[in-house]
Amino acid sequence: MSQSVVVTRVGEICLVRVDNPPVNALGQELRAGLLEAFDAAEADPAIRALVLLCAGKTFIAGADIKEFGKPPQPPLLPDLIGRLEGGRKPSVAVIHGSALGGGLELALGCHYRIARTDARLGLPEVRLGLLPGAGGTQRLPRLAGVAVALEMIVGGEPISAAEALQYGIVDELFDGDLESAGLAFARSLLARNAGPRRSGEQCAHLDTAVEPQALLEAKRLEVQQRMPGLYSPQRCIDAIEAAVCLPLAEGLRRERELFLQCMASPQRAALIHRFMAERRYARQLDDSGQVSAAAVGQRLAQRYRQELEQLAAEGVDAGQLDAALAAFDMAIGPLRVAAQDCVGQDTADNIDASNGTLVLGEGCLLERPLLALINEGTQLLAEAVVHRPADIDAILTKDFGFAPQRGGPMFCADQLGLGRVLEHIQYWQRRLGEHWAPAPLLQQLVADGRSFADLNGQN
Ligand SMILES: C/C=C/C(=O)SCCNC(=O)CCNC(=O)[C@H](O)C(C)(C)COP(=O)(O)OP(=O)(O)OC[C@H]1O[C@@H](n2cnc3c(N)ncnc32)[C@H](O)[C@@H]1OP(=O)(O)O
Repeated sequence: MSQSVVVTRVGEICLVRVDNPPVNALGQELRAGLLEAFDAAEADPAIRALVLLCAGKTFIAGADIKEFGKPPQPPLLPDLIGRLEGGRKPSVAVIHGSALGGGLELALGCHYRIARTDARLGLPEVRLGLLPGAGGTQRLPRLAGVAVALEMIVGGEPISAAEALQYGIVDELFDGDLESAGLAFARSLLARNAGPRRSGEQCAHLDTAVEPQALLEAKRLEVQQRMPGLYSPQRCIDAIEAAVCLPLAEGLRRERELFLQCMASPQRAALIHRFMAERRYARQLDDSGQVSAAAVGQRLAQRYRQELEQLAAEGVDAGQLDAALAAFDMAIGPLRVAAQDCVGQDTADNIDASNGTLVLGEGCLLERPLLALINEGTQLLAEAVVHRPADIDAILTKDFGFAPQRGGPMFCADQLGLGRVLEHIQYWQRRLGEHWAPAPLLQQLVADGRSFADLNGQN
């Protein structure tokens, strides 16, 4: 049995306790341990109910983000949840802290859910460029209705335990000890002979098919207007639409397809890089860190603007420049010169459709501003103003208008290849002078065949 799953028996009830610090993320070893525990409880004639709860400060906070981008190892989360939901003995999830992403999806696979009053429940995958890919887009609308599902899945914001109760996502709230609450709820189920109640078989909220279609269309429009550059929100809506239109098994297949499309998108890699970068950077921040973040951001913004002004002085049309920034999803902020209307300008040719990176070259208006950021960022690293390339990405995507779904300039540099970045910087050095001299650290990294990701890993 996996070390991250502890199974105990209390009379006729099997307690399955997850213990995988820091946030009980659903990595392969935990999934395997849970599958073994669920199968054993199902096969044991002395067991009549199962209670799933977690040790530490939180319920399961999601799939293990560190596994994304690697070949998936069985058991896959959708299969684990399918097995749990298909079980013949009633199962109860006892939620405290945060039930997020795959963690909430696992709880939805349980037949009943109770939550401590301070718990938060959410499906934040959209913020990582994904959609809930383990049944969340199919089970949540069946339990709570399309409007709630759209809000939670496309918005990505967690809800409180009280809201979850109101929407029918949990059955009861409690305060105090998790185990006692879970056992008491399971005993009450047994006392009234309550069997499994599968989320995937609920359909009260899907019966009125006209209204859901209107809600779906309204959300599509809203997403198109509010987040035009983002890939996964529209796929989230497509998946919820499948819950409205298709039987569960087909809806789950459609969700899987859409999930894999999001997983393969360059925005997913960038957003997960940014998530990790932001959390690591936040941990090292004290008051002086806040000050240095502002100083780093300002120095980079200044170099960036200088390059944009230089381009303007060379006669580049401001509207075209603005359209180039918009095509790279730059927000209006210190990194964007002007908020001009870019209708009618087409700079999408500067973006490689296969991987979303810039196509470097003289025709690419963003080449110089982006290379300037990368070179200056490398210099800041060499001066030890920041510890990791990812810190620069965290600072610029958080407060300086660099699009989160692009990951940050140092992430972009790795995507482009540091060798290519260096060649292009050297080209501009020959053309425009010594203020384009490549940072020595950049030259060193290229000579050693290393990347910024290597530096992130070692610090
Ligand atoms: C198909 C399914 C897909 C999915 O499930 S996608 C994942 C969905 N889940 C999430 O997006 C949750 C992300 N995590 C959080 O929002 C927060 O975390 C919490 C609210 C759970 C806890 O916040 P706090 O108490 O402030 O802790 P902290 O500093 O954010 O995290 C502690 C350490 O835990 C790592 N971590 C957090 N979530 C995950 C995860 N889902 N997979 C792997 N690691 C995770 C962090 O990076 C960090 O690690 P370090 O201490 O090494 O920096």
